[in-house]
Amino acid sequence: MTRPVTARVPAKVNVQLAVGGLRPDGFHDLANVFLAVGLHDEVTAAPADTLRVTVEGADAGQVPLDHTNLAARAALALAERHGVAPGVHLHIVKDIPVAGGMAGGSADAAGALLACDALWGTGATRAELLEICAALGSDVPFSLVGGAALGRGRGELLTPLETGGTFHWVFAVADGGLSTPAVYRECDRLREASGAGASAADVPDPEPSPALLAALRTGDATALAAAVANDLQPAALSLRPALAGTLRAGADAGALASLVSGSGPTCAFLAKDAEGAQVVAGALAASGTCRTVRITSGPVPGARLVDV
Ligand SMILES: C[C@@](CO)(OP(=O)(O)O)[C@H](O)COP(=O)(O)OP(=O)(O)OC[C@H]1O[C@@H](n2ccc(N)nc2=O)[C@H](O)[C@@H]1O
Ligand SMILES: Nc1ncnc2c1ncn2[C@@H]1O[C@H](COP(=O)(O)OP(=O)(O)O)[C@@H](O)[C@H]1O
Repeated sequence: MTRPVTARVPAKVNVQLAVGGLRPDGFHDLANVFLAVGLHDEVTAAPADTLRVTVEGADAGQVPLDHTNLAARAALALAERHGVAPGVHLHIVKDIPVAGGMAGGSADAAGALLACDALWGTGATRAELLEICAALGSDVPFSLVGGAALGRGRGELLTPLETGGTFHWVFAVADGGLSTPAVYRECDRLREASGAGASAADVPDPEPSPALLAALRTGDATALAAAVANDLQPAALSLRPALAGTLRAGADAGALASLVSGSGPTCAFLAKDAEGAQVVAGALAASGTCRTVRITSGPVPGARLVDV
């Protein structure tokens, strides 16, 4: 194909993130319940002689443009597997906060894979795409799949979940990001410091909450709010104590649940309905405890090619 191809890919929030002990390979086993939400990045793949990445959007300056960019790594992985030259200009329109615990880099990787597959006519199967995604990062398969899903292993082994309705969310975006490996390390440090230990032998196997899965299935926001949990939240708060003020501001404004999104520092607030989300967003914006406030809902579909 010689025409540019664009993929649209959603952000995620982890409604449950149960973290097991540290594995010998440096990862943690998870019970990671993902929900795709309606903040999107767009990745456009256009023919070019060499691999080049450009980024636009408010956080563009924080995104690497070299071959460490996850979208570039995805294009290289697909090209290598299919023996094609990785000539492509990847342009990312970034709306997902960078290093915010919303899987923006993973979204760009999944989008680049879909867009390059169409541009180059490599015809990769869904299973092949999922395999490349898992090699790129634990969260990347979910960016491709979207909706709601349980991630086991390090988060890459997905089982789609049924959802019975739309959940309304407010996201409070912080100034600056948090490093995912640093947050996992802090989680281990806190577990060691508490005397409980941080290895796989010390920490119970992470399991999804039956009440949470039932709340997703029935679309019951109040029940979901009672069941959300993030084992990385104490670590994110330890590294960024100011997030406690953000969580409090959303809770005081009537959010059904207030939690750190994944490794943070974005904070996620579950509202009763669209009107409730407006109220929570207004209060957060006025609170001065975050940089930007976004209102959205989920589940939404995963990475898709779009006509632009
Ligand atoms: C925490 C989560 C929750 O969904 O996402 P974010 O909130 O950062 O977006 C994920 O587990 C992040 O997944 P992802 O960002 O793809 O991580 P990866 O590139 O696979 O791994 C980066 C590093 O995070 C740590 N890591 C990641 C996944 C995992 N199950 N255990 C880990 O200990 C390891 O130190 C690893 O080297
Ligand atoms: N396409 C990309 N978009 C954003 N960050 C990227 C990308 N490629 C590589 N990165 C790097 O990955 C880090 C984590 O970014 P991101 O995926 O947005 O956050 P998180 O892992 O918290 O969801 C960033 O600090 C950045 O250096």
